[in-house]
Amino acid sequence: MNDRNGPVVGIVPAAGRGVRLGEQLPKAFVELDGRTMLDRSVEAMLDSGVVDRVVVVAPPELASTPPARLVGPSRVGRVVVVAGGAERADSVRAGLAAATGARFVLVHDAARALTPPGLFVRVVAALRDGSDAVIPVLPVADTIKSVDADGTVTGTPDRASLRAVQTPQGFDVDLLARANRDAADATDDAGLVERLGERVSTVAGDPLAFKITTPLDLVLARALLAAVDRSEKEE
Ligand SMILES: Nc1ccn([C@@H]2O[C@H](COP(=O)(O)OP(=O)(O)OP(=O)(O)O)[C@@H](O)[C@H]2O)c(=O)n1
Ligand SMILES: C[C@](O)(CO)[C@H](O)COP(=O)(O)O
Repeated sequence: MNDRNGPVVGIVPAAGRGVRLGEQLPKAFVELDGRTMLDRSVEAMLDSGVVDRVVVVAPPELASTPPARLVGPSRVGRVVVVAGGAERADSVRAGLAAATGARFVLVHDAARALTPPGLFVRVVAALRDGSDAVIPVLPVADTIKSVDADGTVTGTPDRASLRAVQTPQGFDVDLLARANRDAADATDDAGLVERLGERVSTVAGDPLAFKITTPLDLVLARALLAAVDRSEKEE
């Protein structure tokens, strides 16, 4: 058997507070057109057909919520819920501990609630083809500057070599466990793998996989869903 045919487990960090979004609820539980971001993210993962099971990493006070109250009925049997930690990397570590039997893991922000199933397919295909760490990326539209503590510009990196990074990020499960063990201050999981000196490869991202971070992102997500709804009614 090809070792790379093994199970894929999704880890969905959903334990953040959503301070920048500024809603009353933890962000993953905010609704978009009647369904939570978390439910939408789990559905997209499982509907992709390339993810076997999902570990939801919830805020500690919600971690004993039965899966049936977090995700739709057709997905309940393939979902477990565990408690997250103070930082995103702590939540990913908790998810990894529950990803038993995984050959590969896909770490996917609950906050990227409109991610199309095809993006999961691309990431898993790259893992099956031989990569041990894969991230979706998009070209950067703005010029990016580095600045010092006073806000004075210190440099302009060549935009051609820059990419905006999304999730799902896919990994050989043992590699991510090793990278995450002493999680330093990295803003994504691939950053921890890079620190080990291991290769991280890329696939094309998708603009719909944007992270719902601010109130403006929420307006955009809701408008996109309303537009889909209108066009479905016209058909
Ligand atoms: N301790 C944490 C922090 C974040 N996350 C999750 O990681 C994803 C990306 O994080 P982000 O968008 O920054 O969410 P928040 O941390 O909730 O946002 P904020 O920084 O505005 O509070 C989200 O799905 C969030 O729920 C997590 O599981 N555990
Ligand atoms: C992991 C991530 O979504 C990749 O872009 C991003 O780095 C998470 O950042 P956040 O500030 O924790 O939302």
